[in-house]
Amino acid sequence: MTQSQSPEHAPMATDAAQDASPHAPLTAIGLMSGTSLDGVDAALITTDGIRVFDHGPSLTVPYDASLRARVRAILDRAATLSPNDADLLEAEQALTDVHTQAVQAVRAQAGERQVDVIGLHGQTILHAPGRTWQIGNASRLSAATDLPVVHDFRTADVLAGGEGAPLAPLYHAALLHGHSTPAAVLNIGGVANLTLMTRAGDVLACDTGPGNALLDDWMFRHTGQPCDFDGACAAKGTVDTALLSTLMAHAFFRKPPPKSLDRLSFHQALELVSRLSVEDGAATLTAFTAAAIARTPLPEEPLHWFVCGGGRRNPTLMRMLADHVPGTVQPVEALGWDGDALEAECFGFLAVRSLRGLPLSLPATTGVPYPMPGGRLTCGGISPAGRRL
Ligand SMILES: Nc1ncnc2c1ncn2[C@@H]1O[C@H](COP(=O)(O)OP(=O)(O)OP(=O)(O)O)[C@@H](O)[C@H]1O
Ligand SMILES: CC(=O)N[C@H]1[C@@H]2OC[C@@H](O2)[C@@H](O)[C@@H]1O[C@H](C)C(=O)O
Repeated sequence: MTQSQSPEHAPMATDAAQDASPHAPLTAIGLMSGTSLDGVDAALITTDGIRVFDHGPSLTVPYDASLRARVRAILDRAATLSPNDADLLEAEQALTDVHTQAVQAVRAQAGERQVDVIGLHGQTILHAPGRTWQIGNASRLSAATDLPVVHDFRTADVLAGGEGAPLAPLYHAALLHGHSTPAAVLNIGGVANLTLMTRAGDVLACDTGPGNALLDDWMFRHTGQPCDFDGACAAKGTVDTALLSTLMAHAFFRKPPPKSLDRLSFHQALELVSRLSVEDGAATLTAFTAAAIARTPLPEEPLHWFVCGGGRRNPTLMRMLADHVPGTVQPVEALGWDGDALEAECFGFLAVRSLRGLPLSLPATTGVPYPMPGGRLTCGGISPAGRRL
């Protein structure tokens, strides 16, 4: 059976741990630029790293087509890229400036609320066993916003032998606290990942397989559209069940959690479906995402699946998922959460946990040998005086 660990060891989630929280809440702006390469999500959150006191505002600043293409080109050659590569540094600077715009836009909407810290995830350009690489210049962001920045959230976990991903589970667990279990929070972004809270309140997690990224690439290649809007193309197609079985034969799907993926991990699937019509290819890739989620080897079958990320806007995918799993399948909005802001909120939450020295990951969420703190604090020339970190 999958190893799991109660989040109270983190420590969090039990009433006792919550009541014992010795730290004043901080207000953080979390920034997440996901594997879909669509832009930067930003969200404000007030938290002590254990409880969440307040949310919002949140927003997305999209990458323009040129930045998206530059980041995509870097991602495609990241395995052999020097950290000093001129294209990389230039793209990183442009990307950091989009993050700065996102922070400024959130602050403009937040009015008088004081912001204490930024949590910068950065753009993942490579994620492989023993190596994870996010770009985004924390020092430049700190100087531009006059705020301390916590960044580099995944390296400590990877150096200790963990997967370095997913990191959202402790945030999902904090939000799920008190909800009926077993329940899963499922993020369908470029890659899909889930957090399971068991009947006993233990938390385990993993990436499940492709999310929207393969389907996005398929649609872009065949129609020039960035995604299969509302699942309309897949809804007109027929799933090629023989090809789906071939795709699902990948060893990743038999491996129990924890486990993680790179955006390009299943890219060969695009070649396998290449002989299909655009509609049948879209249907087969959508079914691939749903089947991969449903076949994740879990110790308990979730009664409820709460879905966040852009994939929840694809009704064809949501229907296929509901057909594959016995529990209810609903967007996280059913719980009053914001499914577009959740990951950005998460990196605000983790920034505060990092400042408090609390773990960001557990053995059952990333395979790290012990509950693992992480993140690095950067102050790009700003004065710490008067700050309440
Ligand atoms: N109306 C829609 N119909 C179909 N798909 C949609 C719709 N809206 C968004 N999506 C999908 O959601 C994707 C964006 O999802 P999201 O913003 O959650 O990804 P991300 O945060 O970049 O990824 P990750 O969680 O992997 O880091 C788009 O690329 C698209 O595939
Ligand atoms: C290495 C990396 O950036 N992984 C992302 C990606 O996007 C979804 C999935 O793969 C997840 O593992 C992770 O992001 C979320 C925020 C996480 O760490 O929980």
